[in-house]
Amino acid sequence: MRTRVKICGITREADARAAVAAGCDAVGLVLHAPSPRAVTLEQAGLILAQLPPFVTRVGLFMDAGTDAVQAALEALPLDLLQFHGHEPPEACDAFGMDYLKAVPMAEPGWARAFMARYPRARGFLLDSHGPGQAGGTGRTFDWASWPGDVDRPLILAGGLHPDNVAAAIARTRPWAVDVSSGVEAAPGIKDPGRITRFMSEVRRVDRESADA
Ligand SMILES: O=C(O)c1ccccc1NCC(=O)[C@H](O)[C@H](O)COP(=O)(O)O
Repeated sequence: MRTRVKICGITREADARAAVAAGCDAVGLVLHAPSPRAVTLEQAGLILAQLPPFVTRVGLFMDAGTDAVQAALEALPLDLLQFHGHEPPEACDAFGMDYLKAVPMAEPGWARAFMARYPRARGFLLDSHGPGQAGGTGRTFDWASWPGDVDRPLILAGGLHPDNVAAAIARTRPWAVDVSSGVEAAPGIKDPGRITRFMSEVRRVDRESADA
């Protein structure tokens, strides 16, 4: 099985092109103004225009409110939403769009109960933040608290980078991994070399698993 890769926090068209060239499966745009990786709807439109077919376009929100999400959906060709805040299930379900719900893993032990509250989520992004906290921390969480097989795809996030992503995949066997800080030169500024190394590490551990 091939581990999919989402590269999040893209703020520049050239970085989107570099992520696609390196073979990522999804690009995440942070539509949460307080983030150093936030993009405007106009910037997001230009970035998304760089993406070819078969690269999933993810819009990331954090307690944005219905109007802001609706405005983004009217302005942008998003394929998938990601809700990173306190959004209740009915708020996530309200747009008739597939979505990922971020699961705060800083406090282990409650992931399964948290995910059970979102029966219509397409998948879950298990990240190192605490409840109500932003992502993009560059910090890992304890992968021993990984909940294992649940009824929907799990995406591992939080503090991944080229030198730990292989071990992270070997330990958790996620459907996908998500990375932001770990492939950056500075917040929001991706480093093409780190992106390439990250992707080759993912392919290496997948190959080794297939050969085992
Ligand atoms: O990336 C941000 O700046 C951000 C801000 C507020 C809410 C969520 C945010 N990012 C969510 C993501 O999906 C990140 O890719 C994820 O937290 C992993 O980030 P990192 O630890 O930097 O790889």
